[in-house]
Amino acid sequence: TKTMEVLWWRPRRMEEHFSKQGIRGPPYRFLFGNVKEMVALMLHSSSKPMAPHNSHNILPRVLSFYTHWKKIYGSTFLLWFGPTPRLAVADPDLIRDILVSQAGLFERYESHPLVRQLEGEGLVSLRGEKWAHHRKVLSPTFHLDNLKMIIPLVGKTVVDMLAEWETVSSEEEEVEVDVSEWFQGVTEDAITRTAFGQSYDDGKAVFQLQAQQMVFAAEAFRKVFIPGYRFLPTEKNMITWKLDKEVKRNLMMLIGRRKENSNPTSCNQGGAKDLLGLMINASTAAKKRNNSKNSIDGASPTAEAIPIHDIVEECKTFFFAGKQTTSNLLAWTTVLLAMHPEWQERARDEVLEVCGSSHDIPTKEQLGKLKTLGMIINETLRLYPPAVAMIRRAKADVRLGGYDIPCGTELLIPIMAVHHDQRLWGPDAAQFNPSRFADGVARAARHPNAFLPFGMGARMCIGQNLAVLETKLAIAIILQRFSFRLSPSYVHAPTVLMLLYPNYGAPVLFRSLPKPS
Ligand code: HEM
Repeated sequence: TKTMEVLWWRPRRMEEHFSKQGIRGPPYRFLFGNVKEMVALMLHSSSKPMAPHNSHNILPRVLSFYTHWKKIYGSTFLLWFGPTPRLAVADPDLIRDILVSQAGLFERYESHPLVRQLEGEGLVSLRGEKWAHHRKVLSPTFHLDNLKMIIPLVGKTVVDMLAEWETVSSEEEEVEVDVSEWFQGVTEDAITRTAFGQSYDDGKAVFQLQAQQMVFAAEAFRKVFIPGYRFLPTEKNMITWKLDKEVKRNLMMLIGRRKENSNPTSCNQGGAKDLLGLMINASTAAKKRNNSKNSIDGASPTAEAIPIHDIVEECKTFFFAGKQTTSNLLAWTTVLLAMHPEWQERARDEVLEVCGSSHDIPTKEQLGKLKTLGMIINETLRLYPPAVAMIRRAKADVRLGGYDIPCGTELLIPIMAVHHDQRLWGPDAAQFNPSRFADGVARAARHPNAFLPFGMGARMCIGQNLAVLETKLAIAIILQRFSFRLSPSYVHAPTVLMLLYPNYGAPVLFRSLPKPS
């Protein structure tokens, strides 16, 4: 029957097809593929915290299924997600083919409907022309020159939040803070400034509503997925719909006010471009063009208006893609500096040298000169990449580095495995050694594409500059004011649940440094 064909015969033929090319993997099992074994391997490895306490050799724990099967079948192997074949590819040349040279033949994997509801139908999930249009409209927000506008504002948030610690800690006494929680306030602020600019307070209200929605969606995600469940008028769904309406209403008001208050052709707050302004602007420009009958410019792809629904979805996407990722990076950077006091000292010396010993918020120029801190952040992104893997799907039959990949095959790019590969990074791959980045990213490894915490190619992370800027800023401000070490209650247990996070939080002890006179 057709079911047997899909669930049994086709997977068996595929196995045969790959096996002939020398690609093997765990055998396909009826219906579930290798999912059960994967879950068992992951649960087993994450059941215990890591020993020794501060080992960075976290790959076997975090991607245990990958480490396990790689040992048996080699680094390019086939595994089964139900009846769908997924090819693990950790060779940087092949990865470059998938993400850059032959990117047109692969598409981003479509996430589960519930995850989609969480992440929004924005840049992350859009495809084709709509993606290209949005990416073009939104890119200017993330240019470093534009982002510098958020430094004083986000810096102030960090300083205000730190002031709370200063009241409890002193030069004699330490204060314990779970930084994995704490940094979420910082990243939320940064993303709100970037997205809404001058309309920060209104934007905050929108994001708070969206955060509530996410809590509901995340709860639903934990339950077994029932097709259509999302559309049933359950109590939770009613609340979600209400929140959805509320978000739209708020945004409509905000947009209306924006249009009234400012020159409609500018999205300015002193020259800075925010996401909302750019999206409104694209719409206004389009309307104008459409209204002017003699326009010969109608064919320009940027002339399309971005409807309110799409603006709402983009806001959701940026909140989803930009908040937790960056707060995880901030938390891991702090943990690593706490584990490696010699690097903490070096980073602090540099901050004091570049920014002076006053407590002024660092400027963009100063942040640009913090080379050691930049190296530390890169080394953190290498060892503890917040996004541990990426997935693509072949849109057609593809020839990839000598292999024939049938249409529909999924490709798993285990970012973290590439980052921990001794053949690429040398025998000290599992050590924290920021010096390896001293001559820049391209020279840090034996292959120029061995470092990809933000992906690669046209669909590379649009928020990369923001994430790094924010991290540099927050860590520099902390280094100016505090020394810190891990709390004895810290348990080293990096765990992946969509993103890489510390399973038991990241409690860190902070001690105030003598104040500048
Ligand atoms: C340390 C922080 C971050 C990490 C590690 C990270 C990682 C990534 C990765 C690996 C991708 C590519 C995924 C793929 O190709 O399948 C990506 C895409 C993306 N990221 Fe980030 N990200 C971070 C911060 C941010 C921030 C702050 C924002 C927004 C404000 C953001 C927005 C996006 C968007 C919109 C995309 C999709 C881009 C497109 O397809 O055109 N990210 N990110």
